[in-house]
Amino acid sequence: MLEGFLVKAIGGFYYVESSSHVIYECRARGVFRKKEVSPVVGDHVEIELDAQGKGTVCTILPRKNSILRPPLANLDLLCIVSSVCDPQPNFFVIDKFLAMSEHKGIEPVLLITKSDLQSPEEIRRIYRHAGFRVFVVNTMEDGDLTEVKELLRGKVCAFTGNTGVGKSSFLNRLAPQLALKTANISQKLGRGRHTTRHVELFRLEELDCYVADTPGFSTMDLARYDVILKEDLQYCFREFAPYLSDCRFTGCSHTVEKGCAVLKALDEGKIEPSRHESYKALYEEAKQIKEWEL
Ligand SMILES: Nc1nc2c(ncn2[C@@H]2O[C@H](COP(=O)(O)OP(=O)(O)OP(=O)(O)O)[C@@H](O)[C@H]2O)c(=O)[nH]1
Ligand SMILES: [Zn+2]
Repeated sequence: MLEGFLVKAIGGFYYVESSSHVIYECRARGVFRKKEVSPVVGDHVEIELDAQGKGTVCTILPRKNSILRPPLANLDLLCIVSSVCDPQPNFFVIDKFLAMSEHKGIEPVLLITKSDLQSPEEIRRIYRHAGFRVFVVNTMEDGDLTEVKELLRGKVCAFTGNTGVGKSSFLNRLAPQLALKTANISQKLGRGRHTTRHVELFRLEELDCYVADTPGFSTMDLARYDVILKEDLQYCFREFAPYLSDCRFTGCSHTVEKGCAVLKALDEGKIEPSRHESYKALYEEAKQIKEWEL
């Protein structure tokens, strides 16, 4: 029995890396299918090796967190990527990912790209004010590249963001050896995009970290992401925390109530209007979820 880290899953094969960075190709034991759990990338697993060196995943060790789309486990950091423009930042999408991260107990940070095209000041101000770490980069100059590298050191991290924001371009910059296909290249090759993507964690030796470039999503996909109950949503907006116990009514939804301390903080400029807008929209979404759908 050997313990390892699942770094890649493709077509029913699992690639498990040992502590000495040897990678074993494995199948999963049938019992997982019956139990409706299957190993996902990021899992710490135990494998058994046969005489030919082929492995079988026997045990999935307890996960500290997991996300569904793409399937990944044990993330230390979710790096939410947005460009200043082209495409325009979608605050609702960013806030939804931030909320999901908080809900799952994964530390979120914001990475702003394409700062060569437009000033990142406003978006940086909003998210710093809301209590997040914000990093700015572009492909022309370093920006906060060094800071991002330090942040990644020793961690397992996923990058997520709307299609075209520049995730692959940034990851290529971070680790040229990864040579992920950027839009330009795949167009040149005339390949359809999003066709051959699989889930994989890339090890960056220099930083002793693992990164996953998750396929770009369109806002349409978002509705199918993990759901947050409306009662839990308030705890997924970190800047609301100082006010939650001061609302006049217990069970306050922080959307319309008189005597709501969150709304008061919003009026006083302590909470960003766009953040509260996203909260209200997510609250409405959460209200639509019926118990039986969970
Ligand atoms: N001006 C400018 N263009 C950039 C920057 N970063 C990326 N781009 C361009 O934006 C386009 C999309 O970049 P990608 O890196 O493929 O974006 P992605 O987020 O990986 O997209 P998906 O693979 O669809 O998720 C490409 O044409 C890049 O050349 C930047 O900092 N500045
Ligand atoms: Zn309230």
